[in-house]
Amino acid sequence: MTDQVLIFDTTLRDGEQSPGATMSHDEKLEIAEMLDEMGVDIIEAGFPIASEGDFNAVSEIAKLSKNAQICGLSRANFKDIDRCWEAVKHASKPRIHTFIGTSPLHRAIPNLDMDQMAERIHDCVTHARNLCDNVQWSSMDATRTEWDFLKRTVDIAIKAGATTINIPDTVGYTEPVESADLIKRLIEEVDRADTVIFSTHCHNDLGMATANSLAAVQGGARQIECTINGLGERAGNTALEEVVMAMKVRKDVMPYRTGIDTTKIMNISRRVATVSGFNVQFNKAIVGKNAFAHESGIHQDGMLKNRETFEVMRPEDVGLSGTSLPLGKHSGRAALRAKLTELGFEMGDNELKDVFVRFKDLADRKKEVFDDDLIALIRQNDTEDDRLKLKDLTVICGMNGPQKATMVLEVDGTDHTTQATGDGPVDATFNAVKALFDHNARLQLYQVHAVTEGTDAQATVSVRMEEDGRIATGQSADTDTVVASAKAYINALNRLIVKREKTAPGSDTAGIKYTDAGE
Ligand SMILES: CC(=O)SCCNC(=O)CCNC(=O)[C@H](O)C(C)(C)COP(=O)(O)OP(=O)(O)OC[C@H]1O[C@@H](n2cnc3c(N)ncnc32)[C@H](O)[C@@H]1OP(=O)(O)O
Ligand SMILES: CC(C)C(=O)C(=O)O
Ligand SMILES: [Mn+2]
Repeated sequence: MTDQVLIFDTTLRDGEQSPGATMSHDEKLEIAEMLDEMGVDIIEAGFPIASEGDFNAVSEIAKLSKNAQICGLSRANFKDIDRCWEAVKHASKPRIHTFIGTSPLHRAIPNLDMDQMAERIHDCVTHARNLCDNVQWSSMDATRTEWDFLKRTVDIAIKAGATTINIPDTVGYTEPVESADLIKRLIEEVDRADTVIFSTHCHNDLGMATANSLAAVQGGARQIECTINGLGERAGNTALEEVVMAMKVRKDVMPYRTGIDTTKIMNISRRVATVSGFNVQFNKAIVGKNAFAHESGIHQDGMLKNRETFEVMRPEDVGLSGTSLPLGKHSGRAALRAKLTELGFEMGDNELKDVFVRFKDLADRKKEVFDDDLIALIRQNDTEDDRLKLKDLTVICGMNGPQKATMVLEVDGTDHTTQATGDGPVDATFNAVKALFDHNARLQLYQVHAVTEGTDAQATVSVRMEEDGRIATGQSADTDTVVASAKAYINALNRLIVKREKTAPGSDTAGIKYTDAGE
Protein backbone atom coordinates (compact mmCIF):
# COMPACT_ATOMS: atom_id res chain seq x y z
CA MET A 1 0.00 0.00 0.00
CA THR A 2 1.30 3.47 -0.89
CA ASP A 3 2.63 5.76 1.84
CA GLN A 4 1.11 8.81 0.11
CA VAL A 5 -1.87 10.29 1.97
CA LEU A 6 -4.01 12.58 -0.18
CA ILE A 7 -5.16 15.79 1.44
CA PHE A 8 -8.74 16.69 0.54
CA ASP A 9 -9.53 20.18 1.74
CA THR A 10 -13.17 21.07 2.35
CA THR A 11 -12.72 24.53 3.90
CA LEU A 12 -14.80 26.04 1.10
CA ARG A 13 -17.63 23.49 1.47
CA ASP A 14 -17.88 21.91 4.94
CA GLY A 15 -15.85 24.74 6.51
CA GLU A 16 -18.14 27.35 5.03
CA GLN A 17 -21.13 25.49 6.49
CA SER A 18 -20.16 26.88 9.95
CA PRO A 19 -22.85 29.36 10.90
CA GLY A 20 -21.49 32.82 10.08
CA ALA A 21 -18.47 31.65 8.07
CA THR A 22 -19.83 32.53 4.65
CA MET A 23 -17.09 33.79 2.34
CA SER A 24 -17.44 36.07 -0.65
CA HIS A 25 -16.82 34.85 -4.21
CA ASP A 26 -13.44 36.58 -4.43
CA GLU A 27 -12.38 35.33 -1.02
CA LYS A 28 -13.18 31.76 -2.06
CA LEU A 29 -11.09 32.14 -5.20
CA GLU A 30 -8.22 33.51 -3.16
CA ILE A 31 -8.37 30.66 -0.62
CA ALA A 32 -8.60 28.08 -3.42
CA GLU A 33 -5.49 29.52 -5.03
CA MET A 34 -3.63 29.36 -1.72
CA LEU A 35 -4.75 25.75 -1.17
CA ASP A 36 -3.60 24.83 -4.65
CA GLU A 37 -0.23 26.49 -4.06
CA MET A 38 0.30 24.74 -0.75
CA GLY A 39 -0.11 21.35 -2.43
CA VAL A 40 -3.60 20.24 -1.44
CA ASP A 41 -4.52 17.26 -3.66
CA ILE A 42 -8.28 17.82 -3.84
CA ILE A 43 -10.21 21.02 -3.16
CA GLU A 44 -13.90 20.60 -2.40
CA ALA A 45 -14.91 24.00 -3.68
CA GLY A 46 -18.62 23.98 -2.78
CA PHE A 47 -22.05 22.46 -3.18
CA PRO A 48 -23.10 23.62 -6.68
CA ILE A 49 -26.86 22.99 -6.33
CA ALA A 50 -26.96 25.00 -3.08
CA SER A 51 -27.02 28.42 -4.76
CA GLU A 52 -26.02 30.39 -7.84
CA GLY A 53 -23.13 31.78 -5.80
CA ASP A 54 -21.83 28.33 -4.90
CA PHE A 55 -22.19 27.17 -8.50
CA ASN A 56 -20.27 30.18 -9.81
CA ALA A 57 -17.53 29.82 -7.20
CA VAL A 58 -17.02 26.13 -7.97
CA SER A 59 -17.02 26.80 -11.74
CA GLU A 60 -14.53 29.63 -11.43
CA ILE A 61 -12.23 27.70 -9.10
CA ALA A 62 -12.40 24.77 -11.52
CA LYS A 63 -11.26 27.04 -14.35
CA LEU A 64 -8.42 28.60 -12.34
CA SER A 65 -7.06 25.51 -10.61
CA LYS A 66 -3.51 24.58 -11.56
CA ASN A 67 -2.65 21.33 -9.83
CA ALA A 68 -5.42 20.29 -7.45
CA GLN A 69 -8.43 18.17 -8.38
CA ILE A 70 -11.58 20.27 -8.04
CA CYS A 71 -14.53 18.59 -6.41
CA GLY A 72 -18.14 19.58 -5.89
CA LEU A 73 -20.66 18.01 -3.51
CA SER A 74 -24.03 16.70 -4.61
CA ARG A 75 -26.84 14.82 -2.93
CA ALA A 76 -27.69 11.37 -4.23
CA ASN A 77 -29.99 12.51 -7.00
CA PHE A 78 -29.43 13.12 -10.70
CA LYS A 79 -30.29 16.81 -10.59
CA ASP A 80 -27.63 17.57 -7.96
CA ILE A 81 -25.06 15.42 -9.75
CA ASP A 82 -25.70 17.10 -13.11
CA ARG A 83 -25.40 20.55 -11.57
CA CYS A 84 -22.20 19.53 -9.84
CA TRP A 85 -20.74 18.26 -13.10
CA GLU A 86 -21.66 21.50 -14.88
CA ALA A 87 -19.51 23.35 -12.37
CA VAL A 88 -16.52 21.03 -11.95
CA LYS A 89 -16.18 19.98 -15.58
CA HIS A 90 -14.10 23.11 -16.29
CA ALA A 91 -11.26 21.75 -14.16
CA SER A 92 -8.37 19.82 -15.64
CA LYS A 93 -8.97 17.27 -12.88
CA PRO A 94 -12.69 17.32 -11.93
CA ARG A 95 -14.30 15.17 -9.24
CA ILE A 96 -17.96 14.56 -8.41
CA HIS A 97 -18.69 13.80 -4.76
CA THR A 98 -22.10 12.34 -3.99
CA PHE A 99 -23.51 11.12 -0.70
CA ILE A 100 -26.49 9.96 1.28
CA GLY A 101 -27.03 9.29 4.98
CA THR A 102 -26.87 5.51 5.48
CA SER A 103 -27.43 5.17 9.23
CA PRO A 104 -30.92 4.25 10.50
CA LEU A 105 -31.53 7.85 11.62
CA HIS A 106 -30.66 9.18 8.20
CA ARG A 107 -32.42 6.48 6.20
CA ALA A 108 -35.61 7.56 7.92
CA ILE A 109 -35.43 11.09 6.52
CA PRO A 110 -36.04 10.27 2.83
CA ASN A 111 -37.96 7.23 4.10
CA LEU A 112 -35.95 4.71 2.09
CA ASP A 113 -35.51 1.11 3.19
CA MET A 114 -32.15 -0.60 2.76
CA ASP A 115 -32.93 -2.02 -0.66
CA GLN A 116 -34.26 1.25 -1.99
CA MET A 117 -31.20 3.08 -0.68
CA ALA A 118 -28.89 0.49 -2.21
CA GLU A 119 -30.57 1.01 -5.55
CA ARG A 120 -30.28 4.81 -5.20
CA ILE A 121 -26.57 4.50 -4.51
CA HIS A 122 -26.05 2.26 -7.52
CA ASP A 123 -27.98 4.58 -9.84
CA CYS A 124 -26.38 7.77 -8.63
CA VAL A 125 -22.80 6.56 -8.67
CA THR A 126 -23.36 5.04 -12.12
CA HIS A 127 -24.83 8.33 -13.34
CA ALA A 128 -21.94 10.33 -11.89
CA ARG A 129 -19.43 7.92 -13.35
CA ASN A 130 -20.98 8.33 -16.81
CA LEU A 131 -20.18 12.03 -16.52
CA CYS A 132 -16.79 11.92 -14.83
CA ASP A 133 -14.15 9.27 -14.31
CA ASN A 134 -13.33 10.59 -10.84
CA VAL A 135 -16.26 9.91 -8.49
CA GLN A 136 -16.28 9.96 -4.71
CA TRP A 137 -18.95 8.15 -2.75
CA SER A 138 -19.76 9.01 0.91
CA SER A 139 -21.95 6.90 3.17
CA MET A 140 -22.85 9.78 5.44
CA ASP A 141 -22.96 8.95 9.17
CA ALA A 142 -20.98 5.79 8.37
CA THR A 143 -19.82 5.39 11.95
CA ARG A 144 -23.43 5.01 13.13
CA THR A 145 -24.43 2.76 10.22
CA GLU A 146 -24.96 -0.99 10.81
CA TRP A 147 -21.79 -2.82 9.75
CA ASP A 148 -23.49 -5.09 7.21
CA PHE A 149 -25.33 -2.24 5.55
CA LEU A 150 -22.28 0.01 5.50
CA LYS A 151 -20.33 -2.77 3.83
CA ARG A 152 -23.13 -3.21 1.31
CA THR A 153 -23.21 0.53 0.43
CA VAL A 154 -19.46 0.57 -0.09
CA ASP A 155 -19.60 -2.57 -2.19
CA ILE A 156 -22.34 -1.14 -4.43
CA ALA A 157 -20.51 2.17 -4.84
CA ILE A 158 -17.30 0.42 -5.88
CA LYS A 159 -19.14 -1.82 -8.35
CA ALA A 160 -20.92 1.23 -9.80
CA GLY A 161 -17.55 2.86 -10.48
CA ALA A 162 -16.69 5.06 -7.50
CA THR A 163 -12.97 5.74 -7.35
CA THR A 164 -12.86 7.07 -3.78
CA ILE A 165 -14.88 5.75 -0.86
CA ASN A 166 -15.30 8.22 1.96
CA ILE A 167 -16.29 7.01 5.41
CA PRO A 168 -17.60 10.05 7.27
CA ASP A 169 -17.83 10.31 11.02
CA THR A 170 -20.47 12.95 10.45
CA VAL A 171 -21.24 13.73 14.07
CA GLY A 172 -17.81 13.15 15.64
CA TYR A 173 -18.95 9.96 17.35
CA THR A 174 -16.17 7.48 16.72
CA GLU A 175 -12.89 7.05 18.62
CA PRO A 176 -9.42 6.17 17.31
CA VAL A 177 -9.38 2.38 17.71
CA GLU A 178 -12.83 2.07 16.18
CA SER A 179 -11.91 4.49 13.39
CA ALA A 180 -8.87 2.43 12.40
CA ASP A 181 -10.77 -0.87 12.64
CA LEU A 182 -13.65 0.32 10.50
CA ILE A 183 -11.42 1.19 7.54
CA LYS A 184 -9.29 -1.92 8.03
CA ARG A 185 -12.31 -4.21 8.02
CA LEU A 186 -13.83 -2.56 4.96
CA ILE A 187 -10.56 -2.96 3.06
CA GLU A 188 -10.35 -6.60 4.14
CA GLU A 189 -13.94 -7.57 3.52
CA VAL A 190 -15.27 -5.57 0.57
CA ASP A 191 -14.67 -6.93 -2.93
CA ARG A 192 -12.21 -4.96 -5.05
CA ALA A 193 -11.41 -2.66 -2.14
CA ASP A 194 -7.87 -2.43 -3.48
CA THR A 195 -9.15 -0.65 -6.63
CA VAL A 196 -10.30 2.46 -4.73
CA ILE A 197 -8.90 4.94 -2.24
CA PHE A 198 -10.50 4.90 1.18
CA SER A 199 -11.00 8.29 2.73
CA THR A 200 -11.71 9.51 6.25
CA HIS A 201 -13.87 12.55 7.07
CA CYS A 202 -14.06 13.37 10.77
CA HIS A 203 -15.79 15.95 12.91
CA ASN A 204 -14.58 17.22 16.23
CA ASP A 205 -17.67 16.97 18.44
CA LEU A 206 -15.74 14.97 21.06
CA GLY A 207 -12.38 16.56 20.30
CA MET A 208 -11.09 13.46 18.51
CA ALA A 209 -11.19 14.48 14.84
CA THR A 210 -7.42 14.59 14.37
CA ALA A 211 -6.82 11.37 16.31
CA ASN A 212 -9.61 9.59 14.43
CA SER A 213 -8.34 10.74 11.03
CA LEU A 214 -4.80 9.57 11.76
CA ALA A 215 -6.08 6.27 13.12
CA ALA A 216 -8.09 5.78 9.92
CA VAL A 217 -4.89 6.27 7.94
CA GLN A 218 -3.24 3.63 10.10
CA GLY A 219 -6.19 1.41 9.24
CA GLY A 220 -5.53 1.93 5.53
CA ALA A 221 -7.27 5.18 4.52
CA ARG A 222 -5.19 7.16 2.05
CA GLN A 223 -7.22 10.37 1.91
CA ILE A 224 -7.93 12.71 4.80
CA GLU A 225 -10.73 15.24 4.49
CA CYS A 226 -10.02 18.33 6.51
CA THR A 227 -10.25 22.10 6.73
CA ILE A 228 -7.89 24.94 7.54
CA ASN A 229 -8.04 25.81 11.25
CA GLY A 230 -10.52 22.94 11.69
CA LEU A 231 -13.26 25.26 10.44
CA GLY A 232 -16.59 23.47 10.13
CA GLU A 233 -20.03 22.94 11.55
CA ARG A 234 -20.46 22.62 15.32
CA ALA A 235 -17.02 21.79 16.75
CA GLY A 236 -15.53 21.74 13.26
CA ASN A 237 -13.80 19.31 10.95
CA THR A 238 -10.37 17.72 11.21
CA ALA A 239 -7.76 20.49 11.05
CA LEU A 240 -5.52 20.16 8.00
CA GLU A 241 -2.53 21.67 9.79
CA GLU A 242 -2.82 19.17 12.64
CA VAL A 243 -2.90 15.97 10.59
CA VAL A 244 -0.23 17.16 8.18
CA MET A 245 2.16 18.24 10.93
CA ALA A 246 1.46 15.14 13.01
CA MET A 247 2.46 12.92 10.10
CA LYS A 248 5.54 15.05 9.44
CA VAL A 249 6.71 15.14 13.06
CA ARG A 250 5.89 11.53 13.96
CA LYS A 251 7.10 9.80 10.82
CA ASP A 252 8.65 7.18 13.09
CA VAL A 253 5.20 5.83 13.96
CA MET A 254 3.25 7.23 11.00
CA PRO A 255 5.44 6.63 7.96
CA TYR A 256 3.28 8.55 5.50
CA ARG A 257 3.87 11.53 3.27
CA THR A 258 1.71 14.33 1.92
CA GLY A 259 2.32 16.86 -0.83
CA ILE A 260 1.74 19.81 1.49
CA ASP A 261 4.27 22.62 1.67
CA THR A 262 3.93 23.13 5.41
CA THR A 263 5.69 26.50 5.37
CA LYS A 264 2.50 27.92 3.84
CA ILE A 265 0.34 26.86 6.78
CA MET A 266 0.45 30.04 8.88
CA ASN A 267 -0.32 32.29 5.99
CA ILE A 268 -3.41 30.43 4.86
CA SER A 269 -4.54 29.94 8.45
CA ARG A 270 -4.51 33.70 9.01
CA ARG A 271 -6.29 34.37 5.73
CA VAL A 272 -9.02 31.81 6.45
CA ALA A 273 -9.47 33.29 9.94
CA THR A 274 -9.88 36.75 8.43
CA VAL A 275 -12.26 35.89 5.61
CA SER A 276 -14.40 33.52 7.67
CA GLY A 277 -14.45 35.80 10.71
CA PHE A 278 -13.53 32.79 12.89
CA ASN A 279 -10.57 33.81 15.02
CA VAL A 280 -8.14 31.05 15.87
CA GLN A 281 -8.08 30.31 19.59
CA PHE A 282 -4.74 31.26 21.19
CA ASN A 283 -3.94 27.70 22.29
CA LYS A 284 -4.94 26.01 19.02
CA ALA A 285 -2.40 23.37 17.93
CA ILE A 286 0.03 24.50 15.22
CA VAL A 287 -1.62 27.82 14.28
CA GLY A 288 -2.67 29.37 17.61
CA LYS A 289 -0.90 32.54 18.74
CA ASN A 290 0.63 30.63 21.64
CA ALA A 291 1.53 27.44 19.75
CA PHE A 292 5.19 28.47 19.67
CA ALA A 293 5.22 30.93 22.57
CA HIS A 294 6.73 30.28 26.00
CA GLU A 295 6.18 32.65 28.90
CA SER A 296 7.16 30.65 31.95
CA GLY A 297 10.70 30.97 33.22
CA ILE A 298 11.62 27.29 33.26
CA HIS A 299 10.41 26.82 29.69
CA GLN A 300 12.10 29.99 28.47
CA ASP A 301 15.37 28.97 30.11
CA GLY A 302 15.09 25.54 28.47
CA MET A 303 14.26 27.05 25.08
CA LEU A 304 17.22 29.40 25.25
CA LYS A 305 19.51 26.44 25.93
CA ASN A 306 17.96 23.99 23.45
CA ARG A 307 14.72 24.64 21.58
CA GLU A 308 13.87 20.96 21.50
CA THR A 309 13.29 21.02 25.26
CA PHE A 310 9.80 22.44 24.80
CA GLU A 311 9.04 22.28 21.07
CA VAL A 312 8.39 19.15 19.00
CA MET A 313 8.55 20.99 15.70
CA ARG A 314 10.22 24.09 14.38
CA PRO A 315 8.04 27.20 13.96
CA GLU A 316 9.81 27.81 10.64
CA ASP A 317 8.27 24.57 9.34
CA VAL A 318 4.80 26.08 9.53
CA GLY A 319 5.86 29.44 8.17
CA LEU A 320 6.63 31.38 11.34
CA SER A 321 9.85 33.33 11.70
CA GLY A 322 10.67 31.75 15.05
CA THR A 323 9.72 30.96 18.59
CA SER A 324 8.36 33.76 20.74
CA LEU A 325 9.31 34.22 24.36
CA PRO A 326 6.81 36.79 25.63
CA LEU A 327 7.66 38.26 29.02
CA GLY A 328 5.05 38.05 31.74
CA LYS A 329 4.65 37.30 35.40
CA HIS A 330 5.84 33.70 34.95
CA SER A 331 9.09 34.63 33.24
CA GLY A 332 12.52 34.27 34.81
CA ARG A 333 15.88 36.02 34.73
CA ALA A 334 17.23 34.03 31.77
CA ALA A 335 14.55 35.26 29.38
CA LEU A 336 14.69 38.78 30.77
CA ARG A 337 18.44 38.91 30.23
CA ALA A 338 18.06 37.53 26.68
CA LYS A 339 15.41 40.13 25.85
CA LEU A 340 17.47 42.98 27.33
CA THR A 341 20.50 41.88 25.33
CA GLU A 342 18.33 41.81 22.20
CA LEU A 343 17.23 45.38 23.00
CA GLY A 344 20.85 46.48 23.41
CA PHE A 345 21.08 46.60 27.23
CA GLU A 346 24.06 44.69 28.58
CA MET A 347 24.03 44.56 32.39
CA GLY A 348 25.79 42.86 35.23
CA ASP A 349 24.15 40.46 37.65
CA ASN A 350 23.37 43.09 40.31
CA GLU A 351 21.77 45.47 37.89
CA LEU A 352 19.78 42.60 36.36
CA LYS A 353 18.57 41.62 39.82
CA ASP A 354 17.27 45.14 40.38
CA VAL A 355 15.58 45.32 36.97
CA PHE A 356 14.11 41.86 37.56
CA VAL A 357 12.37 42.99 40.78
CA ARG A 358 10.82 45.95 39.00
CA PHE A 359 9.96 43.77 36.00
CA LYS A 360 8.06 41.28 38.21
CA ASP A 361 6.23 44.18 39.85
CA LEU A 362 5.13 45.48 36.45
CA ALA A 363 4.30 41.97 35.17
CA ASP A 364 1.98 41.47 38.14
CA ARG A 365 -0.02 44.45 36.94
CA LYS A 366 0.22 43.86 33.20
CA LYS A 367 -0.75 40.85 31.05
CA GLU A 368 2.30 41.05 28.84
CA VAL A 369 5.44 43.13 29.17
CA PHE A 370 6.38 44.54 25.78
CA ASP A 371 9.76 45.78 24.57
CA ASP A 372 8.76 49.41 25.12
CA ASP A 373 7.62 48.57 28.67
CA LEU A 374 11.06 47.15 29.41
CA ILE A 375 12.84 50.14 27.95
CA ALA A 376 10.64 52.42 30.05
CA LEU A 377 11.31 50.28 33.11
CA ILE A 378 15.06 50.48 32.75
CA ARG A 379 14.95 54.19 32.33
CA GLN A 380 12.51 54.74 35.20
CA ASN A 381 15.43 55.19 37.59
CA ASP A 382 16.36 58.40 35.84
CA THR A 383 13.24 60.34 36.88
CA GLU A 384 15.25 62.26 39.50
CA ASP A 385 17.13 63.99 36.72
CA ASP A 386 14.05 64.69 34.61
CA ARG A 387 13.82 68.27 33.49
CA LEU A 388 10.04 68.14 33.19
CA LYS A 389 7.82 66.92 36.02
CA LEU A 390 4.03 66.90 36.16
CA LYS A 391 2.98 68.58 39.41
CA ASP A 392 -0.77 68.93 38.95
CA LEU A 393 -3.48 68.33 36.35
CA THR A 394 -7.20 69.07 36.31
CA VAL A 395 -9.23 68.35 33.20
CA ILE A 396 -12.80 69.35 32.53
CA CYS A 397 -14.46 67.16 29.97
CA GLY A 398 -17.97 66.28 28.87
CA MET A 399 -20.30 66.68 25.92
CA ASN A 400 -19.95 70.43 25.63
CA GLY A 401 -16.38 70.93 24.44
CA PRO A 402 -13.82 72.14 24.01
CA GLN A 403 -12.30 70.21 26.89
CA LYS A 404 -10.04 72.24 29.16
CA ALA A 405 -6.82 71.17 30.95
CA THR A 406 -5.20 73.14 33.77
CA MET A 407 -1.62 71.99 34.33
CA VAL A 408 1.26 72.71 36.65
CA LEU A 409 4.54 71.56 35.13
CA GLU A 410 7.92 71.82 36.78
CA VAL A 411 10.51 72.84 34.20
CA ASP A 412 14.11 72.80 35.39
CA GLY A 413 13.01 73.14 39.02
CA THR A 414 10.46 75.94 38.55
CA ASP A 415 6.69 75.47 38.52
CA HIS A 416 4.69 76.92 35.63
CA THR A 417 0.94 76.90 35.18
CA THR A 418 -1.24 77.09 32.09
CA GLN A 419 -4.70 76.33 30.76
CA ALA A 420 -5.26 74.79 27.33
CA THR A 421 -8.21 73.48 25.36
CA GLY A 422 -8.38 70.65 22.86
CA ASP A 423 -10.47 68.16 21.00
CA GLY A 424 -10.99 65.81 23.92
CA PRO A 425 -9.29 65.62 27.32
CA VAL A 426 -6.07 64.00 26.05
CA ASP A 427 -5.64 66.56 23.28
CA ALA A 428 -6.24 69.41 25.78
CA THR A 429 -3.63 67.87 28.11
CA PHE A 430 -1.02 67.48 25.40
CA ASN A 431 -1.70 71.07 24.29
CA ALA A 432 -1.05 72.21 27.87
CA VAL A 433 2.34 70.46 27.83
CA LYS A 434 3.13 72.12 24.50
CA ALA A 435 2.12 75.51 25.89
CA LEU A 436 4.45 75.11 28.87
CA PHE A 437 7.31 73.49 27.01
CA ASP A 438 7.36 74.31 23.33
CA HIS A 439 8.87 71.59 21.16
CA ASN A 440 8.89 70.24 17.61
CA ALA A 441 8.79 66.59 18.52
CA ARG A 442 6.11 64.67 16.66
CA LEU A 443 3.77 62.20 18.32
CA GLN A 444 4.22 58.89 16.46
CA LEU A 445 2.20 56.56 18.62
CA TYR A 446 -0.31 56.86 21.42
CA GLN A 447 -1.54 53.58 22.88
CA VAL A 448 -3.73 52.83 25.86
CA HIS A 449 -3.84 49.33 27.40
CA ALA A 450 -6.04 48.20 30.24
CA VAL A 451 -3.93 46.32 32.79
CA THR A 452 -6.90 44.69 34.46
CA GLU A 453 -10.62 44.43 33.88
CA GLY A 454 -13.29 46.67 35.35
CA THR A 455 -13.95 50.40 35.47
CA ASP A 456 -11.20 50.92 38.07
CA ALA A 457 -8.62 49.31 35.81
CA GLN A 458 -5.17 50.81 35.51
CA ALA A 459 -4.51 52.28 32.12
CA THR A 460 -1.02 51.88 30.79
CA VAL A 461 -0.25 54.52 28.22
CA SER A 462 2.63 54.29 25.79
CA VAL A 463 3.71 57.29 23.78
CA ARG A 464 6.33 57.35 21.06
CA MET A 465 7.78 60.67 19.88
CA GLU A 466 10.15 61.45 17.08
CA GLU A 467 12.27 64.42 16.17
CA ASP A 468 15.02 64.59 13.58
CA GLY A 469 15.21 60.82 13.43
CA ARG A 470 15.53 60.46 17.19
CA ILE A 471 12.81 58.35 18.75
CA ALA A 472 11.85 58.11 22.41
CA THR A 473 9.09 56.21 24.12
CA GLY A 474 7.36 57.17 27.33
CA GLN A 475 5.19 55.01 29.47
CA SER A 476 3.02 55.48 32.50
CA ALA A 477 0.23 53.74 34.36
CA ASP A 478 -2.59 55.30 36.34
CA THR A 479 -6.23 54.57 37.06
CA ASP A 480 -6.90 57.95 35.41
CA THR A 481 -6.25 57.52 31.70
CA VAL A 482 -5.67 61.26 31.15
CA VAL A 483 -3.11 61.49 33.98
CA ALA A 484 -1.36 58.38 32.60
CA SER A 485 -1.37 60.01 29.16
CA ALA A 486 0.16 63.25 30.46
CA LYS A 487 2.86 61.40 32.39
CA ALA A 488 3.70 59.15 29.42
CA TYR A 489 3.95 62.17 27.11
CA ILE A 490 6.20 64.06 29.55
CA ASN A 491 8.21 60.88 30.09
CA ALA A 492 8.85 60.60 26.35
CA LEU A 493 9.81 64.27 26.13
CA ASN A 494 12.33 63.87 28.98
CA ARG A 495 13.92 60.95 27.15
CA LEU A 496 14.04 62.88 23.91
CA ILE A 497 15.85 65.70 25.73
CA VAL A 498 18.40 63.20 27.09
CA LYS A 499 18.89 61.74 23.62
CA ARG A 500 19.33 65.18 22.17
CA GLU A 501 21.89 66.11 24.79
CA LYS A 502 23.80 62.90 24.17
CA THR A 503 24.01 63.52 20.43
CA ALA A 504 24.84 67.21 20.80
CA PRO A 505 26.51 67.77 24.21
CA GLY A 506 26.41 71.29 25.55
CA SER A 507 23.80 72.41 23.08
CA ASP A 508 20.40 73.30 24.42
CA THR A 509 18.76 73.84 21.09
CA ALA A 510 19.96 70.87 19.05
CA GLY A 511 17.44 68.05 18.57
CA ILE A 512 14.52 69.53 20.45
CA LYS A 513 13.73 73.12 20.05
CA TYR A 514 12.10 74.29 23.24
CA THR A 515 11.17 77.48 24.98
CA ASP A 516 9.44 77.64 28.30
CA ALA A 517 6.17 79.24 27.28
CA GLY A 518 5.09 79.53 30.88
CA GLU A 519 7.77 82.17 31.64
C1 LIG B 1 -23.05 16.35 6.62
C2 LIG B 1 -23.16 17.37 5.58
O1 LIG B 1 -22.35 18.28 5.62
S1 LIG B 1 -24.29 17.24 4.37
C3 LIG B 1 -24.18 18.74 3.46
C4 LIG B 1 -24.94 19.80 4.15
N1 LIG B 1 -24.82 21.02 3.44
C5 LIG B 1 -25.89 21.72 3.09
O2 LIG B 1 -27.03 21.36 3.30
C6 LIG B 1 -25.62 23.07 2.49
C7 LIG B 1 -26.35 23.30 1.18
N2 LIG B 1 -27.74 23.00 1.25
C8 LIG B 1 -28.70 23.78 0.70
O3 LIG B 1 -28.44 24.85 0.16
C9 LIG B 1 -30.09 23.25 0.70
O4 LIG B 1 -30.28 22.39 1.79
C10 LIG B 1 -30.39 22.52 -0.63
C11 LIG B 1 -30.35 23.55 -1.78
C12 LIG B 1 -29.33 21.46 -0.92
C13 LIG B 1 -31.72 21.85 -0.58
O5 LIG B 1 -32.67 22.81 -0.23
P1 LIG B 1 -34.24 22.42 -0.13
O6 LIG B 1 -34.64 21.80 -1.42
O7 LIG B 1 -34.96 23.62 0.30
O8 LIG B 1 -34.30 21.25 0.94
P2 LIG B 1 -34.01 21.30 2.50
O9 LIG B 1 -32.67 21.87 2.72
O10 LIG B 1 -35.13 21.94 3.25
O11 LIG B 1 -34.02 19.76 2.87
C14 LIG B 1 -33.08 18.87 2.37
C15 LIG B 1 -33.70 17.93 1.35
O12 LIG B 1 -32.66 17.13 0.80
C16 LIG B 1 -32.94 15.73 1.05
N3 LIG B 1 -31.65 15.12 1.22
C17 LIG B 1 -30.77 15.34 2.21
N4 LIG B 1 -29.66 14.65 1.97
C18 LIG B 1 -29.83 14.00 0.82
C19 LIG B 1 -29.02 13.17 0.05
N5 LIG B 1 -27.78 12.90 0.43
N6 LIG B 1 -29.47 12.67 -1.11
C20 LIG B 1 -30.71 12.97 -1.51
N7 LIG B 1 -31.55 13.77 -0.83
C21 LIG B 1 -31.10 14.29 0.31
C22 LIG B 1 -33.81 15.75 2.28
O13 LIG B 1 -34.52 14.56 2.40
C23 LIG B 1 -34.68 16.95 1.97
O14 LIG B 1 -35.58 16.57 0.97
P3 LIG B 1 -37.19 16.92 1.00
O15 LIG B 1 -37.23 18.42 0.88
O16 LIG B 1 -37.72 16.21 -0.16
O17 LIG B 1 -37.66 16.40 2.31
C1 LIG C 1 -21.15 15.25 3.02
C2 LIG C 1 -20.41 14.47 4.02
C3 LIG C 1 -19.14 13.94 3.48
C4 LIG C 1 -20.11 15.24 5.24
O1 LIG C 1 -19.71 16.38 5.24
C5 LIG C 1 -20.27 14.53 6.52
O2 LIG C 1 -20.78 13.39 6.52
O3 LIG C 1 -19.87 15.09 7.53
MN1 LIG D 1 -18.76 16.91 7.18
